[in-house]
Amino acid sequence: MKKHHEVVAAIIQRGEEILCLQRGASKYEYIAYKWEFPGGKVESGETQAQALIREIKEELAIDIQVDGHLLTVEHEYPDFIITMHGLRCTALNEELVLHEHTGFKWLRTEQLQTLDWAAADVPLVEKLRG
Ligand SMILES: Nc1nc2c([nH]c(=O)n2[C@@H]2O[C@H](COP(=O)(O)OP(=O)(O)OP(=O)(O)O)[C@@H](O)[C@H]2O)c(=O)[nH]1
Repeated sequence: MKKHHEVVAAIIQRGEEILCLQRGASKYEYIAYKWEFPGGKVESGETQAQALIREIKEELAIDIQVDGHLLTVEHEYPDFIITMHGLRCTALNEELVLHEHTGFKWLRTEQLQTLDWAAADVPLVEKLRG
């Protein structure tokens, strides 16, 4: 049976732009170097918002405020399944530091489809494009 993970992802908007992050190498080639929203797995006992605040602090060294729910996506990858909650957020600090990703871009919603997104993120990107 495939493992099933509950994941939270932050759609951080600053003005007209949204923060996009590029993953590094991975043992799974289908997620390596793909673009995603920052976040990670929800640990037991955590709310979605608590998990997201923790993950964003670990990954980007910034504090965020969680503003609301955008979309929940269920996606089956070849080796595991994720249920990913996309949450709209605001950054409370200006300067971010990349602790886990290889790159970042701030893009307007109409520019999002220029990136090579992880497959699970495509419905989120489509919803953001409206
Ligand atoms: N954070 C994040 N993960 C995503 C997105 N899209 C997507 O398919 N995923 C997948 O969801 C899983 C999230 O796990 P993660 O590795 O980021 O989380 P974590 O830091 O808690 O994991 P770890 O402690 O096992 O390393 C990964 O398999 C990742 O590829 C996304 O937009 N954001």
